[in-house]
Amino acid sequence: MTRNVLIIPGDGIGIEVMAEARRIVEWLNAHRGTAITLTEGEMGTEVWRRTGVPMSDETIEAAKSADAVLFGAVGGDEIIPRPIRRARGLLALRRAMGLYANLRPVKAYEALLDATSLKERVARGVDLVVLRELSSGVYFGEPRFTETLPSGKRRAVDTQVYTEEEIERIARDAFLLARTRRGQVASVEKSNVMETGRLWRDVVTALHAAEFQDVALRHVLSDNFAMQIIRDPRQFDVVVTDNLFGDLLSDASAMIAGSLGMLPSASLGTADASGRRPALYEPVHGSAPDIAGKGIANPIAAILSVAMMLRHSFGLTADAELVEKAVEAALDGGARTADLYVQGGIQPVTTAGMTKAIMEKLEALAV
Ligand SMILES: NC(=O)c1ccc[n+]([C@@H]2O[C@H](COP(=O)([O-])OP(=O)(O)OC[C@H]3O[C@@H](n4cnc5c(N)ncnc54)[C@H](O)[C@@H]3O)[C@@H](O)[C@H]2O)c1
Ligand SMILES: CC(C)[C@H](C(=O)O)[C@@H](O)C(=O)O
Ligand SMILES: [Mg+2]
Repeated sequence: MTRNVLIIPGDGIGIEVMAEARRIVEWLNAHRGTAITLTEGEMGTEVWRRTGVPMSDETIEAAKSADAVLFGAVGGDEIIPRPIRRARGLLALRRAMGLYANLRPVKAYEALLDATSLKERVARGVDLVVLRELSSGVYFGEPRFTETLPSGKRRAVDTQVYTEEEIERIARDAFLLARTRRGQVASVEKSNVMETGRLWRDVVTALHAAEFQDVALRHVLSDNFAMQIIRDPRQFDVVVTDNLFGDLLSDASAMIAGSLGMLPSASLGTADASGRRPALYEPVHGSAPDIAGKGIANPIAAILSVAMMLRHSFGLTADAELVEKAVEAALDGGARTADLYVQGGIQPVTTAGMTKAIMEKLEALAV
């Protein structure tokens, strides 16, 4: 059995961290028989310069037919004309693949408690998942436009739209996920102000009453949540929220782990008749133009995204755990990229150096 994975490095540090993800996959193929075939796909600014579009039809088709996609990051692509970028960028790929459920786990590693911006006693033991709705909301709502008014001043419009079906679909995933964890869901919206927030709360409440009373449900207004996640993040298990709030709140939560370079993600769609879910795995971070080309990006978010792929797309739980344990062991052993707080006197490792430390632990743990 071969597992076909399309790897799309993208731009900036996306290229750098995907090279490390590839090394991990190759190690797993050689030592664990994971039989993953990597085919490279292109997306990003360079592709646009060369071809006039940032992502070709072939790449979209290859992504749809692959067993999973590993994605680095795109960015710096703001120079690409907006209509082309919208039609052929990352959002278009998520839409084309039907990826509505974005899992963003946040974990406080014991070894990184000096890297988090929270107090150790607040961050210690945090283990939560932000489940972000990924295919609707203000990212895709119509109308969206910028117009020039008679006054000569411009006016811009974005539209937040959610249907009951979209809310129920992501809420069901949240409750099912909670059943495999600590049985708690926090649903985050702004129902005191927004129509979509009101509908969100109604639909989540009704689904909970009808099918998931064994799961503890809390509704948290998004502004309060932004405070609570910093005050006491351990109170959360599964956090389900919309596309925009999920984007913001997961980046903020990254500092519980110690760096945006630590957060992996899985984006999943609806299972087909054979049970296969369309899936794309990517670090939560972007192309980081401020550090691109320096060889200092943290590859852990990308490597943990490989672990998520092993678990969610291929059911290779033992291999996923092996990768996660190797990451933890490398951190325990003192490996730190520059984004993680480096204690006086300790030299940070490079991107490749972090992967080397992780691969040494893989070798040691696999025997
Ligand atoms: N999924 C994606 O492809 C994705 C996600 C977020 C942002 N972006 C794009 O990336 C570009 C840059 O955006 P930004 O700077 O606001 O966000 P960013 O996530 O690229 O970087 C934010 C900050 O975190 C740091 N950082 C991020 N990842 C890191 C890593 N692995 N190791 C060490 N440090 C890391 C960066 O150096 C930067 O200081 C923009 O064009 C944006 O649209 C793409
Ligand atoms: C690059 C951008 C479109 C993207 C998003 O907002 O979804 C990114 O921030 C993310 O979190 O994956
Ligand atoms: Mg984001």
